[in-house]
Amino acid sequence: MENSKQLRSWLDDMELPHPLVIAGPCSAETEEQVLKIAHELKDTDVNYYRAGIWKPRTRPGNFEGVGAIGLKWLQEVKKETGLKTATEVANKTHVDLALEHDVDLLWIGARSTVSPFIVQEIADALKGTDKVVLVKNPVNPDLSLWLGAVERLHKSDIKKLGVIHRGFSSYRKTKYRNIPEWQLAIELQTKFPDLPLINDPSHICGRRDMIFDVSQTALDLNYDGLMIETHIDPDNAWSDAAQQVTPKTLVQIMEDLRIRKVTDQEAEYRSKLGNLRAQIDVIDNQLLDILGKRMEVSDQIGELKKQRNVAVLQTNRWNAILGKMILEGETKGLSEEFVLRMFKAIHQESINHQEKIINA
Ligand SMILES: O=C(O)C(=O)C[C@]1(C(=O)O)C=C[C@@H](O)C=C1
Repeated sequence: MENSKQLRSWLDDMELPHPLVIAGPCSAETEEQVLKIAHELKDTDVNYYRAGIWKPRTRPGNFEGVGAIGLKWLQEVKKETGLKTATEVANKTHVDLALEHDVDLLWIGARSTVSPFIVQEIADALKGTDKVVLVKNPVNPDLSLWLGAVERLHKSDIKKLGVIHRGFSSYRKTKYRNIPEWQLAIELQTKFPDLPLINDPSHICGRRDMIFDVSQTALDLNYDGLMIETHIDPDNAWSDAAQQVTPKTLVQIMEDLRIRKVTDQEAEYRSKLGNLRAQIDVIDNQLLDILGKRMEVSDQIGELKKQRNVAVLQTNRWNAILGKMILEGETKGLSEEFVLRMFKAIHQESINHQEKIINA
């Protein structure tokens, strides 16, 4: 699959004055709940009304969705409010039922994206559809797997494609339910700048008080839209209660978010930016020079170790460097996370250099 302007034509054709908004409850619970939320979202920025019909839950015994009956409620939503509808599909039966009930946008969930078998089954069932199909990132931070799923759909002649970034599972406890790993979405944009990219702050955050900030970060990073779980009574929702917001809060979020332009042609902005970028170019070259020099010194240490038959990895020395650099970094406004990532990469390169020398 190649990047092409056509990838985003379904979105461009909508000519939206704001990012695409997909909102609605995590799960369809009752017909009354589904319709009530839809009516509250009717005259807002919301473009697609979402509701989970089949809910893949981490453990059995939780509410697993109302099933096909919920699709009739979505049809009613469309009839009463004019909102387009959206739901998750996880197998051929879901696809057939969703198409039968004229759901406008289907997405593949994170737990399905990890399985090429499931993705292929869904791609086959959707072959040639003119519905919008979005692929959530796989639960693990694997860009190839994510793009592989998009490619399977593309090969099935599905034209209206896009991706949803919902964050990644981690054993590590963080403030996020699913850590964003923004750099992965940036890499995806670099490879496919025209593939519509939607952020799902609800699943990244897992709690409603962080949704605004994550949404703003997404817009700062050029995302094309947001999918935000919305419920009339979030605390009593049958699934994902902590991360849903009320329709009123959603409207406020959309009002407060600052939508960024891709660029600006104004002369003074362009000239100042040009100057600063020239400085960055010089500094980037200096960084590479310095790193090259560091590796030359590391090569000399490698020679020494080879002569004395000493191991490449020296944990005491390495830990001392890390501790020192984290403190030093702090004084220069560099986060611990960044210093760690950067020095781990430098250390690995240094080890690779010495490995080559010691085993030559
Ligand atoms: O100090 C050493 O022994 C080195 O080989 C240098 C270096 C480094 O790049 O800083 C590389 C490998 C060791 O694990 C520790 C540090």
